[in-house]
Amino acid sequence: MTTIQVAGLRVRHRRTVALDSLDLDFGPGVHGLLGPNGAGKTSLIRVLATVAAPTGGRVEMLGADLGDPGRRAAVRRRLGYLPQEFGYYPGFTVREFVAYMAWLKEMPAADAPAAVERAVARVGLADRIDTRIRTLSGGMIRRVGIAQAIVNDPSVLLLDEPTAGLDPEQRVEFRELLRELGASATVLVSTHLVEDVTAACTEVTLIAEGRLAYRGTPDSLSALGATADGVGDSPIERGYTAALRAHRESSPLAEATAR
Ligand SMILES: Nc1ncnc2c1ncn2[C@@H]1O[C@H](COP(=O)(O)OP(=O)(O)OP(=O)(O)O)[C@@H](O)[C@H]1O
Repeated sequence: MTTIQVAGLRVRHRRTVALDSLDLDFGPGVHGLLGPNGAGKTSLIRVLATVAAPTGGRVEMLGADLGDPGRRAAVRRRLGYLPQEFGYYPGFTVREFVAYMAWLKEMPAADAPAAVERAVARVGLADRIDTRIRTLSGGMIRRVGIAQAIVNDPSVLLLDEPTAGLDPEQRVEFRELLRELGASATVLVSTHLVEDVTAACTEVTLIAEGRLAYRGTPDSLSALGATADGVGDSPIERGYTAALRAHRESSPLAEATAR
């Protein structure tokens, strides 16, 4: 089942091409989005989250064309999004903030209080639910961000570097939560931590210079590291560097042939 279909997607920021004719599709499961700094991961997630319009191409999500403003509102109700730089009101308590996000997502008022408590418990912050966000640690604030993203039980969940700032124990718990969420939802997680991918993802998408560099399972990426000349401390790190190297070697050639 395909829940997100991206065709010929282009994103340009002034003169920088962030995404260059990207074709991708995603179904239920946990998809790790990897790539070097500036590869275009955030640009892709922002378009999928409907907060940025693409320069070209088409995205269909949950059966709706995102280019159609009339259909976007319905998609947003079924979407969860944690931006890389997540904005919050420091004076709000965790409960108030997550409830406010539930309201923005137009959740039925009768369902919201229980949904807020459930989301906050799922990220391990039940004992802090009435604490003001400004007094929480960075890792806890990140978890509040995850709670607001899942409060509406989204069908599509987009997480931009959700494990940044989490301590190792929290990361392990978070991966468990990702696996649970991925059983029914389509979850996209951008990360620089390849261990996140090995532990929690069913599929890996590697983007480099705005183009697709590799697609496969974490096991197939690791296997690539064993056979190719990747460098790194773990099989998947070696797979990652090998796939990037292969992409960089093949891309200029492919362009030359296309001309
Ligand atoms: N608002 C902007 N204005 C100009 N250029 C931008 C803007 N946002 C992104 N870019 C450029 O677009 C390219 C892709 O950036 P993007 O943030 O999507 O990459 P990323 O893969 O998320 O990187 P990182 O891993 O560093 O978060 C980069 O070259 C970046 O410099």
